[in-house]
Amino acid sequence: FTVPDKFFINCGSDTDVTDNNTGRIFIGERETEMEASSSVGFIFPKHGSTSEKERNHSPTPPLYQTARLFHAESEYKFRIEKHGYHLLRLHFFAFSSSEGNLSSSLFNVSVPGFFLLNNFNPQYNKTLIEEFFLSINTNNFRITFSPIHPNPAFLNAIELFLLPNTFIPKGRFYDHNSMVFHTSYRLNVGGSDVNTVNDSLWRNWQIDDHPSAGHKFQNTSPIHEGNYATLAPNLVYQSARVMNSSKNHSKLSNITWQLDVKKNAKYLVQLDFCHIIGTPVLKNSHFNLYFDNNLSHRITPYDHFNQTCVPFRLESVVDSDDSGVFKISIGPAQNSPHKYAYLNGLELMEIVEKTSPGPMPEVKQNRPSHSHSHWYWRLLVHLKLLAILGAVALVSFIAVVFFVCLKPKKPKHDQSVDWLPMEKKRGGGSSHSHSRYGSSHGSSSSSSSRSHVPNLNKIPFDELQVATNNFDQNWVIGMGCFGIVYKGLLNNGLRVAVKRSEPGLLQQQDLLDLEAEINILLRIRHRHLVSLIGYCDEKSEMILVYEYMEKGTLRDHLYSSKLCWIQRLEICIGAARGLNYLHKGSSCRGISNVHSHVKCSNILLDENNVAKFSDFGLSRKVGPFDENMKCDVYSFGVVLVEVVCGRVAMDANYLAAEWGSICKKKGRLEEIVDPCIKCEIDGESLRKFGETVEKCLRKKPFDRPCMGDVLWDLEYALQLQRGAIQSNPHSNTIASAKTQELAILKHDQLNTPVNYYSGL
Ligand SMILES: Nc1ncnc2c1ncn2[C@@H]1O[C@H](COP(=O)(O)OP(=O)(O)OP(=O)(O)O)[C@@H](O)[C@H]1O
Repeated sequence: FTVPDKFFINCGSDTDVTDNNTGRIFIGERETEMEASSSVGFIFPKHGSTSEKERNHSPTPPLYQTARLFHAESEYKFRIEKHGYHLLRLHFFAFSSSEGNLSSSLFNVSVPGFFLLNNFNPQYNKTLIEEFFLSINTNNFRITFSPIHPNPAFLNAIELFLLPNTFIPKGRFYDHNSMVFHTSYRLNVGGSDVNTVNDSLWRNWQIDDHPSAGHKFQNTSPIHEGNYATLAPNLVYQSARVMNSSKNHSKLSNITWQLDVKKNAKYLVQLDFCHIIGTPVLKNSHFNLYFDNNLSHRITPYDHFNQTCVPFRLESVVDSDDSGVFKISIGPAQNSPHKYAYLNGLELMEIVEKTSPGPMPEVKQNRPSHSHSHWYWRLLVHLKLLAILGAVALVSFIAVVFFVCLKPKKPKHDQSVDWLPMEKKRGGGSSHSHSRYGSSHGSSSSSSSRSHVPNLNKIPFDELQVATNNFDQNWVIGMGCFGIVYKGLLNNGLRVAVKRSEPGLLQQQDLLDLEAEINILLRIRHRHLVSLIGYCDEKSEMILVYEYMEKGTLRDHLYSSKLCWIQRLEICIGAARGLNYLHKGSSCRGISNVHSHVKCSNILLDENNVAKFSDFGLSRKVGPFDENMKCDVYSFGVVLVEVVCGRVAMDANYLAAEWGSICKKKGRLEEIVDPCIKCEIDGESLRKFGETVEKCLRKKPFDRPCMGDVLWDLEYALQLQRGAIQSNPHSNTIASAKTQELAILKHDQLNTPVNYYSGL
């Protein structure tokens, strides 16, 4: 076959068949073009046994009127011009003729390294298209058909073609080269069937007919591409299933899709979202995603794109249990200001892992089929299963021993509480004074016992009203789960950020998060952690007052202003210091803290670009060896990737991570560096930085460094950059650093409300 990287084959026939829907031509198998190894097959029915006219009038599509039969283990061989990620589709239609009935066939299909179909037995008169996504890194690609005695294997058509790079799954937990993805479900959620005509990769998207709740939603507005290629057809993004709306929030129920799956198998879940539901994309509005009833992800559309009709995708690897059913649900998040949930597309792929160790069963050309190949196959499968079970047992044993020996005792919630929940304090019960709220940057008592908790300054509501120009909408600087954040200027001239919760918005969980945040901030003060200055709980209000971070979040800067490499390094170092202090700073008392929400929107910059961590709502005390610290390190690695690329990853939890590790491994780090700093960045400094990223993103938490080491590495990367500037003072580096500084100033001026200091 000569067409490079694109094969459409009409098996068992020497005539070409045109697919009337898509216009593709499935080329007939001409014996002269067949590789010797595949010529053992037989055409069924035999040539000339059916006239062209008869074929055209048959209700069976021409592609399925012929099949190639394999009485012995046989191969199709393809000459691949371009290595890469391919899509393979095998078409089966079991028909009967005077020569036999194909539905009695039982066979296996494999490609080098992978068993694709095992004991496969297509049903009579039913079209079965088995689809596989796989990497081909060889010039000779083979597909092997192994019939199981006594009936022949068969095949009606093959599609094999190279996929665009955007289709390579980007998950951090798997390597697409060592696995094949076998499509189980592809649903156009809330829409109608989308067939091969409307899909650039000739995929079929089926309707999701049996979800537990929700209603269909259509919107024909144009779909924007965002900053990556669209992965599903627009028709998929233009329909969704959305949560039924109800004024009574407690009545909102999750939407659940229940899918039949193989027991105890691994699956790749790919979910497509596109905000078409008629409301704007609001910052911090989010909803929940559950796998098998367990909360798996918080979906925050704003974090992907802040405008409507821009699709984004989430990928995750899951394990099915022994129920044979896998449930995917979406539902409202308790602490989201707006209650909603939607889904546009759902794909579930079974992960076929590489058979290891050693080569595939040897394929012998023209060998008559007998039970030997079947026996060999089964033996291999059993050996593989035994190996996997052994490994799982060993790992579980080690994990149990590890946990029993090393896991620090988690303090019971009420034992660790050194600050009363806000609710209990309401009604003027607080005895705190507000006289010294400007001085809270100083050190505080380090005791964790309740009696030694330093007083938190209570600020009168009236003063906060004045400070924020009566909670002026123009003074709003952000919105989070807790509520709206305003700029403010206190009586004593201190600039502050005022977080005001919407009355009635806070749920019990929010109060617990709040308590955790205050707990941490009262015990720990550090130059690189945003300080809590005071609070107000008058008139059923719940307001927290923080030191004001003039330049907003690091996230905003990655998008809209351009920091030079030295500034980026200094910011990373500052943030690393804050996190290191959190992890280790109070460990002299045997207590560490994890942040648990490390991301670039939780790193704030003050007027001098000093970076400080904020948002301690999910933080908690842990033992000095707690593994969760290494989760913080991983998330910090994601932040580092975002900083060097100059953009926020679509899904910080895997995309940036994957880029970072892949690019570093292949020495292609330069390619993903933000173009704005490419010319100024010193190669050695970048290499050190890349090395640090790679360490932070290591799969096993144990292999990741502690924050102290990360800090050291970043400081070294900064030294290397500074050294490069000193040795070449007239390089681009300095010029561009100055330009970048100007850019930041300009950005801040634009962001400052005109009347901010005027009347105060
Ligand atoms: N101390 C501060 N100084 C300046 N701006 C701030 C400060 N704290 C918060 N902000 C701004 O307000 C926004 C919302 O902050 P907040 O901490 O309430 O929520 P978040 O951390 O962004 O989201 P979530 O609460 O969902 O984690 C931030 O993105 C930031 O732009």
